[in-house]
Amino acid sequence: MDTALKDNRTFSIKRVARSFKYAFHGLKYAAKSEKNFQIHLTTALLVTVCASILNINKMEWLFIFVSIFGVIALELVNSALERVVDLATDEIKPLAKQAKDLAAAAVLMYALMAAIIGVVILGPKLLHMIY
Ligand SMILES: Nc1ncnc2c1ncn2[C@@H]1O[C@H](COP(=O)(O)OP(=O)(O)OP(=O)(O)O)[C@@H](O)[C@H]1O
Repeated sequence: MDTALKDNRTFSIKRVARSFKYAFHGLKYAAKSEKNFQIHLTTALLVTVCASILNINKMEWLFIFVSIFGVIALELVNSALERVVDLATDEIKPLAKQAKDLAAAAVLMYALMAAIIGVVILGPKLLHMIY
Protein backbone atom coordinates (compact mmCIF):
# COMPACT_ATOMS: atom_id res chain seq x y z
CA MET A 1 0.00 0.00 0.00
CA ASP A 2 2.80 2.41 1.05
CA THR A 3 4.79 1.47 -2.04
CA ALA A 4 1.76 2.02 -4.25
CA LEU A 5 1.17 5.46 -2.68
CA LYS A 6 4.81 6.42 -3.12
CA ASP A 7 4.70 5.16 -6.69
CA ASN A 8 1.74 7.46 -7.41
CA ARG A 9 3.52 10.50 -6.01
CA THR A 10 6.91 10.16 -7.67
CA PHE A 11 7.34 11.48 -11.18
CA SER A 12 8.15 8.77 -13.65
CA ILE A 13 8.73 9.25 -17.36
CA LYS A 14 7.68 5.64 -17.83
CA ARG A 15 4.30 6.29 -16.20
CA VAL A 16 3.74 9.47 -18.23
CA ALA A 17 4.63 7.56 -21.41
CA ARG A 18 2.17 4.81 -20.41
CA SER A 19 -0.59 7.39 -19.88
CA PHE A 20 0.07 8.83 -23.35
CA LYS A 21 -0.06 5.31 -24.79
CA TYR A 22 -3.47 4.69 -23.20
CA ALA A 23 -4.74 8.07 -24.41
CA PHE A 24 -3.64 7.22 -27.96
CA HIS A 25 -5.41 3.86 -27.66
CA GLY A 26 -8.57 5.83 -26.82
CA LEU A 27 -8.10 8.15 -29.79
CA LYS A 28 -7.45 5.22 -32.13
CA TYR A 29 -10.50 3.40 -30.81
CA ALA A 30 -12.74 6.47 -31.19
CA ALA A 31 -11.45 7.20 -34.70
CA LYS A 32 -12.13 3.59 -35.74
CA SER A 33 -15.51 2.99 -34.17
CA GLU A 34 -17.26 6.20 -33.05
CA LYS A 35 -19.44 7.64 -35.82
CA ASN A 36 -19.87 11.05 -34.17
CA PHE A 37 -16.15 11.30 -33.47
CA GLN A 38 -15.43 10.60 -37.16
CA ILE A 39 -17.89 13.36 -38.15
CA HIS A 40 -16.18 15.83 -35.79
CA LEU A 41 -12.73 14.88 -37.15
CA THR A 42 -13.87 15.36 -40.75
CA THR A 43 -15.46 18.71 -39.90
CA ALA A 44 -12.29 19.79 -38.08
CA LEU A 45 -10.20 18.90 -41.13
CA LEU A 46 -12.51 20.82 -43.49
CA VAL A 47 -12.55 23.88 -41.21
CA THR A 48 -8.73 23.81 -40.91
CA VAL A 49 -8.32 23.62 -44.71
CA CYS A 50 -10.89 26.39 -45.16
CA ALA A 51 -9.23 28.61 -42.53
CA SER A 52 -5.81 28.10 -44.17
CA ILE A 53 -7.14 29.09 -47.58
CA LEU A 54 -8.89 32.14 -46.11
CA ASN A 55 -5.70 33.24 -44.35
CA ILE A 56 -7.15 33.93 -40.89
CA ASN A 57 -5.07 35.73 -38.25
CA LYS A 58 -3.45 34.35 -35.05
CA MET A 59 -6.34 35.24 -32.75
CA GLU A 60 -8.86 33.66 -35.16
CA TRP A 61 -6.75 30.46 -35.29
CA LEU A 62 -6.83 30.34 -31.48
CA PHE A 63 -10.64 30.51 -31.46
CA ILE A 64 -10.86 27.86 -34.19
CA PHE A 65 -8.51 25.48 -32.30
CA VAL A 66 -10.28 26.00 -28.96
CA SER A 67 -13.51 25.12 -30.78
CA ILE A 68 -12.14 22.07 -32.60
CA PHE A 69 -10.30 20.52 -29.64
CA GLY A 70 -13.15 21.37 -27.26
CA VAL A 71 -15.74 19.53 -29.37
CA ILE A 72 -13.45 16.53 -29.86
CA ALA A 73 -12.56 16.32 -26.14
CA LEU A 74 -16.21 16.58 -25.08
CA GLU A 75 -17.22 13.93 -27.62
CA LEU A 76 -14.60 11.58 -26.13
CA VAL A 77 -15.93 12.21 -22.61
CA ASN A 78 -19.47 11.59 -23.91
CA SER A 79 -18.42 8.24 -25.43
CA ALA A 80 -16.67 7.25 -22.19
CA LEU A 81 -19.75 8.15 -20.15
CA GLU A 82 -21.98 6.08 -22.47
CA ARG A 83 -19.78 3.07 -21.78
CA VAL A 84 -19.79 3.63 -18.03
CA VAL A 85 -23.60 3.84 -18.06
CA ASP A 86 -23.82 0.66 -20.16
CA LEU A 87 -21.43 -1.04 -17.71
CA ALA A 88 -23.54 0.08 -14.76
CA THR A 89 -26.79 -1.28 -16.17
CA ASP A 90 -28.18 -3.11 -19.17
CA GLU A 91 -31.74 -2.27 -18.13
CA ILE A 92 -33.80 0.70 -19.28
CA LYS A 93 -33.57 3.20 -16.41
CA PRO A 94 -34.52 6.90 -16.21
CA LEU A 95 -31.19 7.79 -14.55
CA ALA A 96 -29.23 6.04 -17.31
CA LYS A 97 -31.22 7.97 -19.91
CA GLN A 98 -30.64 11.26 -18.07
CA ALA A 99 -26.89 10.63 -17.76
CA LYS A 100 -26.54 9.88 -21.48
CA ASP A 101 -28.83 12.71 -22.59
CA LEU A 102 -27.07 15.26 -20.34
CA ALA A 103 -23.67 14.28 -21.73
CA ALA A 104 -25.04 14.49 -25.28
CA ALA A 105 -26.47 17.95 -24.46
CA ALA A 106 -23.02 19.11 -23.28
CA VAL A 107 -21.55 18.11 -26.67
CA LEU A 108 -24.41 19.83 -28.48
CA MET A 109 -23.90 23.10 -26.56
CA TYR A 110 -20.17 23.19 -27.28
CA ALA A 111 -20.70 22.20 -30.92
CA LEU A 112 -23.25 25.03 -31.31
CA MET A 113 -20.74 27.51 -29.89
CA ALA A 114 -18.06 26.12 -32.23
CA ALA A 115 -20.41 26.49 -35.20
CA ILE A 116 -21.15 30.12 -34.26
CA ILE A 117 -17.41 30.85 -33.95
CA GLY A 118 -16.81 29.19 -37.33
CA VAL A 119 -19.54 31.21 -39.04
CA VAL A 120 -18.43 34.50 -37.44
CA ILE A 121 -14.75 33.98 -38.41
CA LEU A 122 -15.03 32.21 -41.76
CA GLY A 123 -18.43 33.44 -43.01
CA PRO A 124 -17.49 37.01 -44.02
CA LYS A 125 -14.18 35.89 -45.55
CA LEU A 126 -15.93 33.16 -47.55
CA LEU A 127 -18.56 35.62 -48.81
CA HIS A 128 -15.82 38.09 -49.71
CA MET A 129 -13.97 35.40 -51.66
CA ILE A 130 -17.09 34.26 -53.52
CA TYR A 131 -18.54 37.69 -54.41
N1 LIG B 1 -30.02 2.10 -20.08
C1 LIG B 1 -30.79 3.04 -20.62
N2 LIG B 1 -31.95 3.39 -20.02
C2 LIG B 1 -32.76 4.34 -20.56
N3 LIG B 1 -32.49 4.98 -21.71
C3 LIG B 1 -31.37 4.68 -22.35
C4 LIG B 1 -30.45 3.70 -21.85
N4 LIG B 1 -29.40 3.61 -22.71
C5 LIG B 1 -29.65 4.51 -23.67
N5 LIG B 1 -30.81 5.16 -23.49
C6 LIG B 1 -31.43 6.19 -24.32
O1 LIG B 1 -31.24 5.87 -25.67
C7 LIG B 1 -30.48 6.90 -26.34
C8 LIG B 1 -29.49 6.24 -27.27
O2 LIG B 1 -28.54 5.60 -26.50
P1 LIG B 1 -27.16 5.06 -27.05
O3 LIG B 1 -26.45 4.38 -25.95
O4 LIG B 1 -27.39 4.27 -28.30
O5 LIG B 1 -26.37 6.40 -27.38
P2 LIG B 1 -26.42 7.38 -28.65
O6 LIG B 1 -26.91 8.70 -28.15
O7 LIG B 1 -27.19 6.75 -29.78
O8 LIG B 1 -24.90 7.54 -29.00
P3 LIG B 1 -23.99 6.67 -30.00
O9 LIG B 1 -24.68 6.64 -31.35
O10 LIG B 1 -22.72 7.46 -30.01
O11 LIG B 1 -23.83 5.33 -29.37
C9 LIG B 1 -29.83 7.70 -25.23
O12 LIG B 1 -29.63 9.03 -25.58
C10 LIG B 1 -30.79 7.55 -24.11
O13 LIG B 1 -31.79 8.52 -24.22
